[in-house]
Amino acid sequence: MPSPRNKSARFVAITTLCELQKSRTPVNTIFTSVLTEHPLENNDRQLAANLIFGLLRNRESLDIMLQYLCRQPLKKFHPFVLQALRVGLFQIMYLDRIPESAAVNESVKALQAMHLPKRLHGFVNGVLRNAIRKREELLSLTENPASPILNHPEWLTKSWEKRYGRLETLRICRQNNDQAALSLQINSCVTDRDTFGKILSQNGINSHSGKYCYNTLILEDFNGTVHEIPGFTEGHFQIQDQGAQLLAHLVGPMTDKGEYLDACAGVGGKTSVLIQMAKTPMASVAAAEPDKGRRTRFTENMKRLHPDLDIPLFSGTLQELATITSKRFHGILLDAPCSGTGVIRRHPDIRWNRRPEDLNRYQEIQLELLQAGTTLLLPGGTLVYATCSLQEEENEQVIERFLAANTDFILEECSASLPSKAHSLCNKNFFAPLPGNEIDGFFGARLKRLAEASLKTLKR
Ligand SMILES: C[S@@+](CC[C@H](N)C(=O)[O-])C[C@H]1O[C@@H](n2cnc3c(N)ncnc32)[C@H](O)[C@@H]1O
Repeated sequence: MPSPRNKSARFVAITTLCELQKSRTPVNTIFTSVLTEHPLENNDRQLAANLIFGLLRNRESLDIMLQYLCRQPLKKFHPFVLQALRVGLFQIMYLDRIPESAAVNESVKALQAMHLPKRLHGFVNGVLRNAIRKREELLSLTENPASPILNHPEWLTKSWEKRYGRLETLRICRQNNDQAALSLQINSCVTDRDTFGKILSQNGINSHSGKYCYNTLILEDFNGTVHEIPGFTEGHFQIQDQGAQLLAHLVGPMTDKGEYLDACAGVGGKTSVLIQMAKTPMASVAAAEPDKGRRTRFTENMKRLHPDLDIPLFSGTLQELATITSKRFHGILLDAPCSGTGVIRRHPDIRWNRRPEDLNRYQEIQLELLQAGTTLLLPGGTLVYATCSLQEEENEQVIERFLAANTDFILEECSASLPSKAHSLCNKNFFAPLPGNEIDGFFGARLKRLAEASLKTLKR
């Protein structure tokens, strides 16, 4: 029996998935805490991550197959047994490089390590061996084009069907079930895309330029960790989707000597893009973030990407900042907390973690943040509202309610702030890319506060 200190990749994957089933904590947070208790070597950690993420992308298909193999409803299974079956079946059905016998044996061993009764070991062994025998039959269950298995909850696909139509919804789901390529945002304060592309190529890493942003290189077939990419420690790049970069672009063009705020800065991904944009007109950038863990990562990232700058970071909420300072900004990026339904491809747990009732709760928070943003904005300034959600409740409805309550603001079109390659991602006045091959799903709106003079004319 494995010692308590020496658990397998499968055990860690099953334990992580069991914890995820109990709470709505992001899977990465749970995985990190399980790894603290049961550390794994690099290869095993990578395998555990592949099992967890791959399984979350295919959960509905796996459950249909499991239900075909077992008479008892899956809901009645012991949680560890259900996850051990899913992990075993995922390897049998979708991972070519793992021998089928290893997939079965490792699930059974995980049950042993958990000290579950022997009859359950026999049950899992039997179901998975049956799956090997019936592999083709099982595949046909989910490959029937008449009833596509989307591997997303119904409330979400229904909301997308209403908004984008059936075909587009199928495309988004297929996109979300594929693994995304790594997208590097090249730090223009340190290097440029072509020079950095050559360095990658000299190190045997293939890359191609991003379709929508100039400063992007896409690594389609890179399987290592980010630390293995040359130039990481020296701040030559950060990992960032092109849509996320373009949201920061919406704040521009920047005013000469203007002052800008990244109001929900997180770990500083968009703060760095704002700093890169601010280089030429010598504008300045500040940030606010209430979460301590994120602030620590913000500071690490800024040290790596902009070691010569001291970026002011407010440790608190935007509402708190709005009450304690008299400072006013030319532009504010408000990348609001949201459901994240546009970035499911990179965070496959989101689809199972969210509930329809979350959307209205987020809407209230988003409006409250926008209102705090107005306090901090100069007349004539621009407040950029951004989410990584595809839901109307968090996007158009928020803007509609905001404009109704704030008559000194108008909606400006987004395309003028974006590179021409990205104009096709705008819909009416909004920046609204749907998840695609090279981009995640986002929403952005430019809210301009009228200057005092324009306000007076309006009132007359
Ligand atoms: C979508 S994330 C931002 C990601 C970030 N802009 C980036 O590019 O890495 C939203 C962030 O808003 C922060 N947040 C939540 N409530 C807030 C509040 N009341 N004021 C300011 N930030 C808040 C969260 O901690 C989180 O980091």
